[in-house]
Amino acid sequence: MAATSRGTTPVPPDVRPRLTVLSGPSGVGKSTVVAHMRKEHPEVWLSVSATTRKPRPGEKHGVQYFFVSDDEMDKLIANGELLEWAEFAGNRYGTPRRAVIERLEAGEPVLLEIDLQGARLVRESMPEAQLVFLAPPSWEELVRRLTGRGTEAPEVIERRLAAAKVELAAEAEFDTTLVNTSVEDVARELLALMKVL
Ligand SMILES: Nc1nc2c(ncn2[C@@H]2O[C@H](COP(=O)(O)OP(=O)(O)O)[C@@H](O)[C@H]2O)c(=O)[nH]1
Ligand SMILES: Nc1ncnc2c1ncn2[C@@H]1O[C@H](COP(=O)(O)OP(=O)(O)O)[C@@H](O)[C@H]1O
Repeated sequence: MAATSRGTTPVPPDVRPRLTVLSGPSGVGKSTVVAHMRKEHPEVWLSVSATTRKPRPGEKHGVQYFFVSDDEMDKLIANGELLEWAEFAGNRYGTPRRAVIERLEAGEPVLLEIDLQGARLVRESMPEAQLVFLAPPSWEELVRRLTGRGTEAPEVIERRLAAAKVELAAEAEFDTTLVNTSVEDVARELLALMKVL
């Protein structure tokens, strides 16, 4: 059997964990849920995306994102290095292809935290992926969380809330919806969907 570039024997596709995509409006709590989940289960592999967005205080290159320039993003796209990419609220975001494929071939549970457009593209290119939608308990609570996070200027919050309306209307396209009332509960449900628990 052919070896992967990591030198391991690929796990046959029928027994690999499914690729899992987590999407949901900005501020719903995706990063919080994923961080909680990975604290207990570091074996879940989370793809680190490339973005042209500027780092928030405390964000580190290679941890939350690979922070790239517009030119670098152009090259990643032109060279086919991204599994998918999308423009969201004025910045571009994309999933590096190679690491995802390697981890899936190694049989590891792989999670992508990406926007609705990206989720649709993954569904097209990898129909076996499971799409999970993280929903807020209410619109008012979403506004409260996004505003309360305090990381965006008011006009950026407005753009993200406009995008959130579009994302919420697409919930039915997803295989599963989890409502983020309790971070612990949602993290457990996500782990179960990924067959980690
Ligand atoms: N399509 C796509 N969307 C991404 C990617 N990485 C992050 N996103 C999404 O881009 C949106 C904005 O992310 P970010 O600026 O970190 O804001 P936050 O999600 O509100 O913390 C979110 O919906 C992310 O899920 C990616 O690689 N591809
Ligand atoms: N279940 C929850 N209950 C209350 N607040 C939450 C919950 N989940 C996340 N938050 C808060 O909501 C804000 C946005 O969460 P974040 O994880 O940054 O969202 P996203 O990654 O989806 O943009 C943060 O201040 C976070 O602490």
